[in-house]
Amino acid sequence: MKIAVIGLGKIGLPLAAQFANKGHTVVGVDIAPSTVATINEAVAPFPGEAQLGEYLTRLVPAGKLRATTNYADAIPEADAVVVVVPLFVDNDGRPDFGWMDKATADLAANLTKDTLVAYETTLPVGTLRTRWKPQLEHGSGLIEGTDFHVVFSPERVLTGRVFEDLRKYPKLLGGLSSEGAKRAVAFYEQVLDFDERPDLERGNGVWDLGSAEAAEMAKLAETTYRDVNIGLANQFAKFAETAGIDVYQVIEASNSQPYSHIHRPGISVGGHCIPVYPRLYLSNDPDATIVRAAREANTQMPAHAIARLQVEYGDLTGARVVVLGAAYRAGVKETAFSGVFDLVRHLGEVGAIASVHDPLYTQPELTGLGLTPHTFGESVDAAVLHTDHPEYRLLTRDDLPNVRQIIDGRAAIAAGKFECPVHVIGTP
Ligand SMILES: NC(=O)C1=CN([C@@H]2O[C@H](COP(=O)(O)OP(=O)(O)OC[C@H]3O[C@@H](n4cnc5c(N)ncnc54)[C@H](O)[C@@H]3O)[C@@H](O)[C@H]2O)C=CC1
Ligand SMILES: CC(=O)N[C@H]1[C@@H](OP(=O)(O)OP(=O)(O)OC[C@H]2O[C@@H](n3ccc(=O)[nH]c3=O)[C@H](O)[C@@H]2O)O[C@H](C(=O)O)[C@@H](O)[C@@H]1O
Repeated sequence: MKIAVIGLGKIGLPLAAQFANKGHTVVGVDIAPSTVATINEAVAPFPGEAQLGEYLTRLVPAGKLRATTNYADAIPEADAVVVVVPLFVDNDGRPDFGWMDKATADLAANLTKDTLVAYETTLPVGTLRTRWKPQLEHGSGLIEGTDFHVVFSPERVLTGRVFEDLRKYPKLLGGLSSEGAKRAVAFYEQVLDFDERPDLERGNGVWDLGSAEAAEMAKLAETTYRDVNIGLANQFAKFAETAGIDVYQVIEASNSQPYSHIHRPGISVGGHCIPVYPRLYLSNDPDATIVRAAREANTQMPAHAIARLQVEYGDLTGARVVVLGAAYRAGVKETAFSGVFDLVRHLGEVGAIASVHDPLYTQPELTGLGLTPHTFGESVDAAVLHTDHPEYRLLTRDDLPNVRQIIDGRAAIAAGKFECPVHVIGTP
């Protein structure tokens, strides 16, 4: 089969490699010439995805996988096209379809009869039917459901372990027509492998949810659930602090029966997924107060952490405070919606001098993000742990000389390593 993948980012490129590894001929399309050139040299343009380098060094020279900036060089020949270009929200929380509309227009201009188009980018319910189907038909002069087929199939993997997650989770999809869905089931069955999942009544494999809308909502539901669950954990964490209780002990105890799955509280909820998708859901269902409240609870955590530091430290005017971790979660080099920016802003508002350390970023990279880099060994007055990078478990007092107070936002600092107090968010 000939497959095109539009958008060769942290999701699209591993997907393209997966399809090529299954023996198909894959052409990836990306608007970034440097990304395309790097891939064609069989090198991964970003770090952190286990196995990707090995796949590229094998599949690119074998002619199974190549990249291009030119849609006309990839789309007309393809039997199936997978689109995984990001969709954003603007400052008012409204979906920003700009990149996806552009990709859809360029796809439409090159679309040929009998192609299956699968959108994998997370989007508001109804987007496929009301927005991209008309755009594709208008741009191609073809009719969906007769000349070509469109489905939605959300991508659910975690970056860093894409190949593993692709095997682990059912591939959800929904079509605009039953014929489109049938073709998409056949497509995904040819390009993916699935682990046995005896825990799933329906079994692991490709799941047709019956409509594009159901598949669109399934992705928003699972990620909004995560945000709401973390919001609840954060609410419990703040109460536990005032009530003199360790929330981690409480959560471990509550989760010891099978009906409780309380997530971990923390200092921020970042990344371009979990803080964003509840807002896409709210664009469909603006009266969802529970979703809105959780978003608010999570957004307030950086301010809560700095308020706690103020209580423990006293006046922060002129204090040198290092934020440990720029990345939005451990082990990823990604700062989309990272809590680091709010932490630095709040520290500035109370007069502190903030700097940032992250083992995954060079100093010029941190500067490029508008952050002041910090070097271990330099004297500091206080520290705020934002990201639970494994490296921080090994922190010692020599790394942070003269530190007087530490706020640990992820319960990540090993006890007893510091002479100064370490205050874990969610504990007294
Ligand atoms: N990153 C994640 O953790 C996950 C992301 N997803 C979904 O995947 C989508 C993409 O995410 P990533 O791959 O992480 O994004 P990314 O930012 O790593 O990559 C996006 C790529 O799309 C390219 N691009 C932009 N406009 C284009 C166009 N018009 N034509 C062709 N290429 C274009 C960019 O140059 C870039 O290489 C997300 O919006 C989300 O819906 C799903 C699961 C996890
Ligand atoms: C594990 C999982 O389901 N992840 C989905 C998620 O991945 P992402 O990279 O956003 O990481 P993740 O959710 O772990 O953390 C987000 C933030 O919450 C904070 N976080 C997290 C867990 C917790 O218990 N507490 C907490 O504060 C944490 O510190 C971060 O700041 O979104 C992807 C997506 O839809 O595109 C899905 O495909 C993935 O399957």
